Amino acid sequence: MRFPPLPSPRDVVHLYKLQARKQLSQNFLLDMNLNRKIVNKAGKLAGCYVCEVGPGPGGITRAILEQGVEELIVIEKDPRFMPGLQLLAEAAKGIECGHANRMRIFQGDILRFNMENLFPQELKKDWKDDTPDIHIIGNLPFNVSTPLIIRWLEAISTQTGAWRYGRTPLTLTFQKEVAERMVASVLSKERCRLSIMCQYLCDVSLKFEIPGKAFVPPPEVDVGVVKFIPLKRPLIELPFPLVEKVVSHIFHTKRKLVKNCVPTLFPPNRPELTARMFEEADVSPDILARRLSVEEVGRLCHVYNKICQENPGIYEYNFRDPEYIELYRKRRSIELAKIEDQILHGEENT
Ligand SMILES: C[S@@+](CC[C@H](N)C(=O)[O-])C[C@H]1O[C@@H](n2cnc3c(N)ncnc32)[C@H](O)[C@@H]1O
Repeated sequence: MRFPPLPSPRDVVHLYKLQARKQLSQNFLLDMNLNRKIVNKAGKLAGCYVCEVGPGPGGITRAILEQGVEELIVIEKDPRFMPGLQLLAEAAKGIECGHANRMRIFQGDILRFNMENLFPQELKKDWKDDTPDIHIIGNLPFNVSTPLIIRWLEAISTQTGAWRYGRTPLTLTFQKEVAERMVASVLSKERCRLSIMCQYLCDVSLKFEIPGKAFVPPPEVDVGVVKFIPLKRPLIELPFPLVEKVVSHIFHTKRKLVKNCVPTLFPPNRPELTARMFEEADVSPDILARRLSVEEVGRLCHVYNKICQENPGIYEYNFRDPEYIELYRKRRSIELAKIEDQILHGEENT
């Protein structure tokens, strides 16, 4: 396919005198070979709808357009990039496609952006089908990309937002250490809460690394490009907040044995519930959390869910909040009083 000349990110930076803002953690990738490499890792984009987050001066944007996408939607917070993105959008109009405009630009914060109705309804696929012709790509600042992926994982678990259309894949950059934690296996010392949260919902792979010095200005760390493909069936079929709660307790201290982390899920006067967790889940209490497989964590979550359903107030119990501890004690004493009453009442009837 032939394309009209698209402005390069270097042209855009020079034309609009765009200085990266350190306070916004802006690090530009001006090397088109690297931008194309990121975009290639997303897979085949020709004829697809792509959403790019944080396009900045438009290096990745240009590489996406070069793929002959059906439509590119960009969401950028910093208004200084709008003229450069308009320039790219104008140039992209020359590329044949079904729209008057191949590129739609939104100025806004991705953390507040609703992707629920961003794409045509016809693209919708069943969750169990192949991935839809939609991709999310982005090189965001690290302080945005990590909280954002947690939100998006929750949206994947509820099949909302961009995942209302099916198993929309994502290709995103992260600080290298964070990327390594996301893909860390049972044997890795990098394995943590984030590894489980990513891996129970997605097939997650670290595609390649980019040295910090490739960016302008260079960050102090290297970068990892990570691809997420939502799984047809999550490895833990329970509500995201419940899984997150159990996982955050289990990985509370990475160097502790699980038997020392699980008890904080329960009030101190209920040690039998901790014992039940290990017994019913068939998990050894004497291993490090990072040695647990996603399946073992899943079994612990299922037992916790059962315990919560049988014991009102347990799910709300928060070992750090004295108010909950008091609330739990009150509920428990009411429950015990009821049981006592039933026993007495029952005895009177016999
Ligand atoms: C690390 S720079 C990368 C820019 C460009 N993608 C590149 O690779 O050269 C991150 C970009 O994300 C934008 N950004 C930061 N926070 C954002 C947010 N909350 N929503 C949307 N864009 C954001 C920044 O203004 C900046 O353009």
